[in-house]
Amino acid sequence: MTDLGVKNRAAPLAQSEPTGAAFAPVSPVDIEARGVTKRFGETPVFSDVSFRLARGEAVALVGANGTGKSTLLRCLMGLIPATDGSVHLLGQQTDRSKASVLRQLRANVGLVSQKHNLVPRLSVLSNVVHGLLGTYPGLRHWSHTLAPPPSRAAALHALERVGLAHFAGRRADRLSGGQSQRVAIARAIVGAPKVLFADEPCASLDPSAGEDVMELFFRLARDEGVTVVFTSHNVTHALKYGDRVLGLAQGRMRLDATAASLSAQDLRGLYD
Ligand SMILES: Nc1ncnc2c1ncn2[C@@H]1O[C@H](COP(=O)(O)OP(=O)(O)OP(=O)(O)O)[C@@H](O)[C@H]1O
Repeated sequence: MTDLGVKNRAAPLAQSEPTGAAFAPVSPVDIEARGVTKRFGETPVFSDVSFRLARGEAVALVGANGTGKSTLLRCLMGLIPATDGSVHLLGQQTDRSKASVLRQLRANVGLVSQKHNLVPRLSVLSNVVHGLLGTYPGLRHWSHTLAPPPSRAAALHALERVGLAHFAGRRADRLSGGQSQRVAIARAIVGAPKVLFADEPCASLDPSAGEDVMELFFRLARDEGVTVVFTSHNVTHALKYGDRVLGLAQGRMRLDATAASLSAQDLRGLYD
């Protein structure tokens, strides 16, 4: 894929002030955290985290191991409750939404988690088709042979986007770790989500595949208006593919700035 580079990128849909305090999105807000605190038992992970993410923003969430990036993503998706504060996702307050509303909401949200959780004995295509299950309420199990042709076509297209269409018929347990990760990404994007969360999507990918995946996320945000939130320990990826960077350290959101206003050194400071 082409390396667009930071300098050639289209302007992000929304800009934030370097401090993040006066962030004023011009596009609809897809995600809003208001004073979010998360504790496990007595142990606080982070406190009083607030931000608003506009539609079509690509946002890198960075911070050292254990600072709570995955936990924050799970709070944003409504998979776990915040201890204090509130989260709005696509206009719904997740902790106040009924299960049926949350289910509907999740049909518009893609997740690439650190564990890809593919169904080992099923084909790659069937695993990707599973990403459409949310759009067919009531269905629990599925395979590509049962899926309607448009769903199969969508799954194949998603596999093409991650460069794995030629593996459609292969069993998932015959894939390498990096191939499995790319299938999980195809599964996350097959339903054309409005919001995509990706937790260290490149962790198991070689440098070239990692660049391709980040490029894909960047295009989803810029060309298709998908709001993309990805965590990464790769400072270069955060600055190159994020319009905006959020940084957790010492239990607080210490950084909220446009990528263009930041240097690699600024981000490394979060790890001191
Ligand atoms: N279910 C849980 N119960 C108790 N503690 C938890 C739970 N999940 C996460 N934690 C703790 O919360 C803290 C933040 O974990 P989290 O996985 O969110 O960090 P992270 O920033 O994503 O880390 P990494 O960069 O290593 O992936 C850690 O100290 C972890 O041990």
